[in-house]
Amino acid sequence: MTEILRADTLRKSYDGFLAVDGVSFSVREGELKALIGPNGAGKSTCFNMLTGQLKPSSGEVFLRGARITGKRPREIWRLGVGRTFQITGTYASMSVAENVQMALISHHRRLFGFGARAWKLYRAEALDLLRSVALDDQADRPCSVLAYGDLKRLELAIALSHRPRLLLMDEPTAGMAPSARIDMMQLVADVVRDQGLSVLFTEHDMDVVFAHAHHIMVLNRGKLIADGNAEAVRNDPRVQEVYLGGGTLFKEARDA
Ligand SMILES: Nc1ncnc2c1ncn2[C@@H]1O[C@H](COP(=O)(O)OP(=O)(O)OP(=O)(O)O)[C@@H](O)[C@H]1O
Repeated sequence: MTEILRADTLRKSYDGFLAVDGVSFSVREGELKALIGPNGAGKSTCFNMLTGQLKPSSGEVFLRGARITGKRPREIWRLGVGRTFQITGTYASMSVAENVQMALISHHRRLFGFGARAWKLYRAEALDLLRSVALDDQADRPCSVLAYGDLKRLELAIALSHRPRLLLMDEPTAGMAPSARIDMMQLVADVVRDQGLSVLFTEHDMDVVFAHAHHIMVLNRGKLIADGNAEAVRNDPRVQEVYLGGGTLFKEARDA
C-alpha cells in the first residue's frame, strides 16, 4: 500500500515541556489506523501538528511525499486532509440534507443566497453521502431532533463531502453507548473500504480500537512505544505496562 502521510521525528515543546518527543510514523492509503495512549500522552498535540493547528518545534510532516510542515490548516485541508472533532458541529435549525449541502457548497466554493434555489444545489450528492453513512432516511428531518449517534454519522458525512483522502478523527465514538460505538466504527471501516480513504483516529475505548483498526500506535508521555497490528500491540510488554492500572481495557479486545 502507498504511504499517504508520514510524520518524521515530530517534536512539540510547550514552554520547555516536551509533549511530543521525536515521533515518526506513516499512514498508508486505505488504512484505518488508531493512535491511542493515556490522557496527556500527546495524541491531540500530534493531531494538531498534522493538520497545521500547531507548528512542530522540530520534525516534518509529508503528505503523499510533499512537505506540509508549517502550512496553514486551511491549506492542508484543501490538500485533502479532513478532521472530525469530539464535539459535533452542525446547524441545528437546518435539515440533515441541508447540513451536507452547506458543506458541499463550501467544498465547491459556490457563492449562494439563502433562497429556495440554494437548497436544490447538490441535493443528489448530499443524499448519496447520507446513504454512505446510512442516514438517507433522515435527510429531511431537522438536525435538532437527531439522536446523538446519528449526529456523529452526519458529522462524518459532512467531513466526507470535502472528499478527503485522509481523515483524522478525534474520538469518533466519544459520548456513545458501548454498542453504538462498535456500530459507528464499523461504519467508518466500511467507508474506508468502500471509498479507499485513510483514517487516523484517537480513541479511548479499546474494544472499538482492537475490533476495527488495521494498525495501532501507542503514545506514552510523548513517545511512540508501539506501532503494529492488534496482536503485536496487545502482546507488547511496554503497552501492557502503560495500561496495567486498567487491565480490563484489553479483556474484551479482539483482532480486527
Ligand atoms: N497549550 C498547551 N500548553 C501547555 N501544555 C499543554 C498544552 N496542550 C497540551 N499540553 C500538555 O501536553 C501534554 C499532551 O497533551 P495532549 O492534549 O496532546 O494529550 P492527549 O493524549 O491528547 O490527552 P487526552 O487523551 O486527555 O486528550 C499534556 O501533559 C498536556 O497537559
